[in-house]
Amino acid sequence: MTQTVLRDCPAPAKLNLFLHVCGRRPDGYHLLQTVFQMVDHGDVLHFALRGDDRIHRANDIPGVPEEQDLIVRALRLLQAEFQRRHGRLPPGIDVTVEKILPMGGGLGGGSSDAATALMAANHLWQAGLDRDELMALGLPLGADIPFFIFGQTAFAEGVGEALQAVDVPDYWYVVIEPGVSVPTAAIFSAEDLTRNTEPVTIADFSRCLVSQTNPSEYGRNDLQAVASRLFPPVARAVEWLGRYGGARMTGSGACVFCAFSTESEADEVLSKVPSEWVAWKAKSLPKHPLAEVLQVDGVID
Ligand SMILES: C[C@](O)(CO)[C@H](O)COP(=O)(O)OP(=O)(O)OC[C@H]1O[C@@H](n2ccc(N)nc2=O)[C@H](O)[C@@H]1O
Ligand SMILES: Nc1ncnc2c1ncn2[C@@H]1O[C@H](COP(=O)(O)OP(=O)(O)OP(=O)(O)O)[C@@H](O)[C@H]1O
Repeated sequence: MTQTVLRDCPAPAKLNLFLHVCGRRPDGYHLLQTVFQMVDHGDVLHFALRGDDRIHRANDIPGVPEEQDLIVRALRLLQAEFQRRHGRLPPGIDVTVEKILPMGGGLGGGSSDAATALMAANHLWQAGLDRDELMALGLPLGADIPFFIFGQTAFAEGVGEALQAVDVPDYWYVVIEPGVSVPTAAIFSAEDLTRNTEPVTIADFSRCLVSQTNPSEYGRNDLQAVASRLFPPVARAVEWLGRYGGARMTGSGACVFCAFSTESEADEVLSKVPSEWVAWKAKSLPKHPLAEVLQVDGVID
């Protein structure tokens, strides 16, 4: 029988282990190099097919009107693509979102939600898009969406869409939410942003992991200086967490993380985090956890 409901679909956070800005395209978008790492902390989405063709978010998310939600916009794009391919609209979907990830946190929450929605609907509707097609559909909505659909730890170039799988050992990450929401566009448009970091290779990164113990100590996040200047709580969190290891910001901020080899080391640091900040620990995820829910080898069947 055709499946009509998919519950408990994870939309994990990502960390940018390093993030280099290497140039700017004529359209203003920046050329990046980064390593994306998923961790086992994130939002949870539930999907149910409807009797009509409406895409509807069933719960309120403060600050994100339904019509602007990347989940709703992504599902509408896939619905239109389904119609183009199959000559009819697939059924609508009610989506319920348990929002855990902070917005403007650099954890890719909106992109991860949209990626999970695209993979879940592709499965529920039997729409038949392959991984590359789904990644291309998501890219215009958010630069991190292709990575989540790619579904494994990745070295990324371009605006984040040119992806290669990379092995990173398992780590425990302590993540601090400094309590500010950083608008990505404001960081990229800052005059003092450095945009000329020399390109590295995936081999440079992998070699460094072998000789260094902490993956948050390779390279740097070129967006961190600007975010720290505009949002002082980011600088304070980097300074505090940096007492325990290589601490840096993820994405365009605001969250700050540090890698630890064992859970007990992460627990010890977590217990000392000043109470003004929300903080948590999470384990690295080498693969997207939605595969288990869909019971397929990858996140796309
Ligand atoms: C910085 C990262 O977090 C790294 O993972 C992401 O690339 C940001 O991805 P995102 O939040 O999905 O950002 P988008 O919604 O795609 O872009 C927001 C704005 O940031 C700027 N932007 C974003 C990505 C990029 N490579 N260059 C840019 O200049 C653009 O002005 C864009 O309008
Ligand atoms: N489902 C969604 N969840 C979160 N934000 C959403 C969603 N849909 C749209 N948005 C919009 O996207 C903006 C960025 O939110 P998001 O959580 O993706 O930030 P982020 O973690 O900083 O992302 P990134 O790391 O990609 O820069 C929000 O301020 C909100 O306006």
